[in-house]
Amino acid sequence: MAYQHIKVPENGTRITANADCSLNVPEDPIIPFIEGDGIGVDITPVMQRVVDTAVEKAYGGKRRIHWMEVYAGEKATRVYGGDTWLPQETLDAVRDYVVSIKGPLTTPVGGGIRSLNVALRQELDLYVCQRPVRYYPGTPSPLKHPEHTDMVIFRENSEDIYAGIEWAAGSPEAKRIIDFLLGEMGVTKMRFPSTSGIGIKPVSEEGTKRLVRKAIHYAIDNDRSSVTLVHKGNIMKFTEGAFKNWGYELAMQEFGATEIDGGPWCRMENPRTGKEIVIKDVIADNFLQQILLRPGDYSVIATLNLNGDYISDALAAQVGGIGIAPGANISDTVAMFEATHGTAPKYAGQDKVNPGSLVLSAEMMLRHLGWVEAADLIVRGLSGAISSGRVTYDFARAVEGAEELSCSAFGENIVEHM
Ligand SMILES: NC(=O)C1=CN([C@@H]2O[C@H](COP(=O)(O)OP(=O)(O)OC[C@H]3O[C@@H](n4cnc5c(N)ncnc54)[C@H](OP(=O)(O)O)[C@@H]3O)[C@@H](O)[C@H]2O)C=CC1
Ligand SMILES: O=C(O)CCC(=O)C(=O)O
Ligand SMILES: [Mg+2]
Repeated sequence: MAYQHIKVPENGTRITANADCSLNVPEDPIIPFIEGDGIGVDITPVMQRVVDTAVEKAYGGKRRIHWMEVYAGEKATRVYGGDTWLPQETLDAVRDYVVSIKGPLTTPVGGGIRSLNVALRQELDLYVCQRPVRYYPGTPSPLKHPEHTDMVIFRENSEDIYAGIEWAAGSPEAKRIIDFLLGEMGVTKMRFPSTSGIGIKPVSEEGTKRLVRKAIHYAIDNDRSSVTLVHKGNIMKFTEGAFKNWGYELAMQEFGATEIDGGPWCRMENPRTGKEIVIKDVIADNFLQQILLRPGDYSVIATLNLNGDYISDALAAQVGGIGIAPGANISDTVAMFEATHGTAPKYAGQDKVNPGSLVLSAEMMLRHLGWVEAADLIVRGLSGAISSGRVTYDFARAVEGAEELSCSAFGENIVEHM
């Protein structure tokens, strides 16, 4: 594969995917990475150092990752020039090399630039955003029992209002749509039509079912007790409400779930363990209060794109903050791992922030490759580093007696505790 600016490592082998979506992972995989904007420059090298050490320690040189830098965001404009924020060859490489990891990318509020993160997910059809949320002892939390929070969010990543199909107030496009709605669709409830911006919220049966299917498979494979469909279907009946209905339909049609007490909640048997998995739903605002008061009632969460975005940060905060919140964007074959947080621009280049989110995203990546021993070492290293009380500013400011470390020093602390 010839690229314009991407340098393929001389050594190393490509990961490939089979027709059944399983992966062929060599001992020396080439893994593309995007450094990321803002704090990307701080956390990405720390993540690589931690991963390389864990792999070396786990496999004694038999396995090794060959990192391949690919470009997006501000760095892409420097490397490719002009207005090239997301080069085509970055998309090609991420697709061709199957498994990759990225730092955060800036999306200016307003203005013409659409989210590069959303663009990557849409272009590669990475339709699942999987974000596990669990407690590490020693982490500062506003909850009395943060250890009761143990959830895995499955956020639909390709549809919903987050897809960015919208037109600015006063634009000819917005006017045209508004004229159509008022003139031909019988809409009478638009309060201020002449000054309204317009956004479209597409939610499909296919999009819903492929997401909920992944969530139920996860619950089966990981011995989870429930899958909760979180939605705002009481208000948005044909999008959020349909998501709920299609989710239940899928559970019954594909997994043999049966209604509990006349429904809509239902139960199914986990084919691996014989245990019960409950499929239930909850309205999103109620969910946001219940996760604080009764987090133990929830396990696997399936939800739409925007709800999933809000829920991810809220749940991250209750187990110590966005500094240790990992994630993965997954299609049936391609997977791109990334932290839940953004570029935190005020800290960029200061070697200050917590690298934990990206390190734990890499931990998910290693598990995805089947390199569980290296993944386990990262969990051990991070748990030990947090418990040591020598932590980055975000934890140090909330834990009495803690010593504040830089981003890179905290990375070394993780390595020391592996
Ligand atoms: N997937 C992606 O690439 C994402 C990109 N973004 C983009 O990032 C930019 C900034 O977004 P913003 O809303 O400020 O959200 P951010 O997540 O970037 O930052 C918000 C706050 O979270 C805390 N935080 C974030 N990362 C860390 C870390 N590694 N360690 C410790 N604390 C951290 C900081 O809190 P404190 O101030 O309390 O120290 C920070 O001010 C925007 O352009 C946005 O669009 C946003 C989310 C995801
Ligand atoms: O793309 C962005 O700017 C924000 C993305 C985001 O907040 C997320 O994926 O959680
Ligand atoms: Mg977000």
